[in-house]
Amino acid sequence: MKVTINAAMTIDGKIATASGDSTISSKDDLKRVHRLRAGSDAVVVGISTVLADDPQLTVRLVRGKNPVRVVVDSRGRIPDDSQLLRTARKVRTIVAASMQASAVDVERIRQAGAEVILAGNEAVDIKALFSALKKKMGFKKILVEGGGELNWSVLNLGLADELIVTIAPRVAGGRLATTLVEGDGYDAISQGPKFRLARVQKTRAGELVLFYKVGKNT
Ligand SMILES: NC(=O)c1ccc[n+]([C@@H]2O[C@H](COP(=O)([O-])OP(=O)(O)OC[C@H]3O[C@@H](n4cnc5c(N)ncnc54)[C@H](O)[C@@H]3O)[C@@H](O)[C@H]2O)c1
Ligand SMILES: Nc1nc(=O)c(N)c(NC[C@H](O)[C@H](O)[C@H](O)COP(=O)(O)O)[nH]1
Repeated sequence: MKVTINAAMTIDGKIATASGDSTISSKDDLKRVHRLRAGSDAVVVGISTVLADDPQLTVRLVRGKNPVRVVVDSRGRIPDDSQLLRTARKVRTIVAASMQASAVDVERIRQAGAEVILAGNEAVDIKALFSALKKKMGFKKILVEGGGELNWSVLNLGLADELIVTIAPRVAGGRLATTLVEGDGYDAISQGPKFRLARVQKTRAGELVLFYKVGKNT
C-alpha cells in the first residue's frame, strides 16, 4: 500500500495561522490535489482539520472519482452538521475512533451513514488503521491530507512513502500557528526520517511543489 502525505505551507512552514486560516494553495495547486484524490483509494485527515475546515474531501475541480473519506477522530467528535457526515450516504465515509469514543457517539456516527473503525485505546492506532484499510478494504493508495498532528503520527510510524509539499509565497508567522509536522518531535535532527527530493514543480502562482520520497527513520 502506497501512502502519500500532501500539504501546503507558507515559507515559514505553517499549514494554518494560529486562528486556523489555511487558505494557502492556489487554484492550480488545488486542481493537482483533486487529481491526487481521484487517484487515491482513500483520503485521510485528522478531526481538528474537520473541525477547522469542514472539508468535503471530494473531487470537484477535475474529473475523477471520489476517494473514500477517512477521519481520525479518537473521541468520535465529528459533528452531525459537518459536510462529511451530511454526505456520508453519498460518499463512503469512515470514522476511525478509539476506545475513548462513547457508544452513543459511535452509534450517532453510524446512524449518519458513516462506518466506524475502532483502533487504539487513547489516540487512534494509526498502524492498525492503515493495516485495516489495506487488508480489510483492499486499499492500495492512501492520501493523507493532514493536519500537522496526523502528519507527525504517519511520518514517525514510518508509514509514509511520499511527501508532497507546496510552498506558497506567503509568511504566516505566529508561534502558535500549526506547522507541517506537529507531535512530540525529535530531540535530534538525525533521529527523523530522511527524504529524497524526486521532483520540483513551479506553479503560475509562484508556488514550489516539492515531491519527496520518504526514507526510513534513521
Ligand atoms: N495547509 C494544509 O495543507 C493543511 C492540511 C490539513 C489541515 N490543515 C490545517 O491544520 C489544522 C489542523 O491540524 P492539527 O495538527 O491541529 O490537527 P489534525 O487535523 O492533524 O488532527 C489531530 C487530531 O486528530 C486526533 N487523533 C486521534 N488519534 C490520532 C493520532 N494517532 N495521531 C494524530 N491525531 C490523532 C486527535 O484529536 C488530534 O488532536 C487546521 O487549522 C487545518 O486548517 C492545513
Ligand atoms: N493542499 C492543501 N492546500 C491548502 O491550502 C489547504 N488548506 C489544504 N487543506 C487540506 C484539507 O484536508 C482540505 O483540502 C481542505 O480542508 C479543503 O477540502 P475540500 O476542498 O473541502 O475538499 N490542503
